[in-house]
Amino acid sequence: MSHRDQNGNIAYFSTIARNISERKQFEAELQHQATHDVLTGLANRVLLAEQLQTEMNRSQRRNSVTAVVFLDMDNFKRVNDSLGHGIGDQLLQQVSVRLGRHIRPNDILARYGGDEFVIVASDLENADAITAILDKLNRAFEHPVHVARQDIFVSFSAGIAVYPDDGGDADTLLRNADSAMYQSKADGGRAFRFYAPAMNERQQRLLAMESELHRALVRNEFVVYYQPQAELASGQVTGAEALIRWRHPQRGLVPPDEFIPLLEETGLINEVGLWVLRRACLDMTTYTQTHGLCPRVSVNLSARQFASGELVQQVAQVLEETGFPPDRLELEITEQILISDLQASKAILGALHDMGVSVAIDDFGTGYCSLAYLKRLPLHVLKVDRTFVAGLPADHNDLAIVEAIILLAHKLDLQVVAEGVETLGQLETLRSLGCDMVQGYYLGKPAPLQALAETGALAH
Ligand SMILES: Nc1nc2c(ncn2[C@@H]2O[C@@H]3COP(=O)(O)O[C@H]4[C@@H](O)[C@H](n5cnc6c(=O)[nH]c(N)nc65)O[C@@H]4COP(=O)(O)O[C@H]3[C@H]2O)c(=O)[nH]1
Repeated sequence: MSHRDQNGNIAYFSTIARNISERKQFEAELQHQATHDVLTGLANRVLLAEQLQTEMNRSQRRNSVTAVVFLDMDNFKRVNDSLGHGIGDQLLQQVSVRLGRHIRPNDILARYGGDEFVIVASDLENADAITAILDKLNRAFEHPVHVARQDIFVSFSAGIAVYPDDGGDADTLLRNADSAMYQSKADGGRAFRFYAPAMNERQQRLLAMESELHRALVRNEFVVYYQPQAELASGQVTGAEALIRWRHPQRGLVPPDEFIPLLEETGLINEVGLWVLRRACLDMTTYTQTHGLCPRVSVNLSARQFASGELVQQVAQVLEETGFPPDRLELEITEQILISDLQASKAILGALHDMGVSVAIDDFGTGYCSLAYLKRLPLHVLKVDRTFVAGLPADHNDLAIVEAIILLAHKLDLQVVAEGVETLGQLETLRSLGCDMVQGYYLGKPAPLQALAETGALAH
């Protein structure tokens, strides 16, 4: 539209001006959308890479250090799975606000994807200065995040790579911070790790092994062995522990300690663990059909399986599929798994208990389980770690510890299974201490079900 002055001459054109400013605004919006995350409003990967490069250039001029902190929320999947994606989204929004409040004004905060955030802290005197920032972040999340009337505790696995030592370009720095984060996650989360060059080498080795393990599952190379457990009062073998083995085409029978940590690290343990559970229930159902006796079987659970959010439903499904009676199934978890998220553990154990499945604490005595935890959780069995049994009957300390564990367990209505019983002397000592069940080479080594069945060891 044209605007004229008092003399009727055209003074200016407002339409063009407005059109230009609208277009500019539109372009700015497009630019913002392309460089920011819609959910949290934080910088996205594109902007992060650009800003990181700028900070690295500045660092180079000033001879200072820039740190890239890769943060991955622990247990976010569980929140999403159990409370729904809507709440998951709200949690991410709140977490991004809290992170933003606790970084320094000139630091960069970006959402990298899913539950991953990246902080770029520049102008640091040295790499150590970053630990102060991380401590602050840790303290910031000591209090739960309140979402939809729920208090959710948030923790992170963090990996740090610093410029110039750990990489000369944005891609390399981000990749190395990511591998350090991966290491921190593999070590159990809730921690931060600085990047070490050996990590990449290790990850390549892991990658090669991961595909081998994938193939092992598809090619049916895993097998389950069974180790008998006997009741001390009756002397009868009433159950067995299922223990996985890998029948490797070249390496022969590989023990679990050599591949379970890797399965854990790669996440494959969920699939393999479920396979073991199904195999054990199927084997025992078959055994029951041929022998008319239904032994109790205990199956180890890994931390990841326990925290997957799918465990209870998977157990219910396997029991239904195989027809194995729930009261003959026992699941073994370690103390660490139990206490890493007490609230969640309580809910899972409650659901298993309602289903009729028992839960045993494995390797008892080696972790940090306190009496208070034991009292509050629906548990059924304590398995005394074999390191204590090894010293029996001569070692007075081991004797005192085992005696105390048995007393404590019985006070709490828990059964006690002693692991690693290798001699008659150990067996007799355990009997005199009132232990309920024993397991170990003295009774029998882990063996294929067939071998156990043939010896007639599994009797009810
Ligand atoms: N020295 C000695 N050792 C004895 C004796 N009696 C039994 N053992 C060994 O002690 C381990 C007992 O299993 P665990 O503590 O649950 O420890 C298990 C368990 O934590 C893990 N594992 C085995 N199978 C599975 C599985 O299916 N899933 C998961 N998540 N972990 C598994 O691997 C660990 C090692 O398993 P294995 O090599 O089969 O080792 C087994 C067994 O062979 C004894 O008298 N003396």
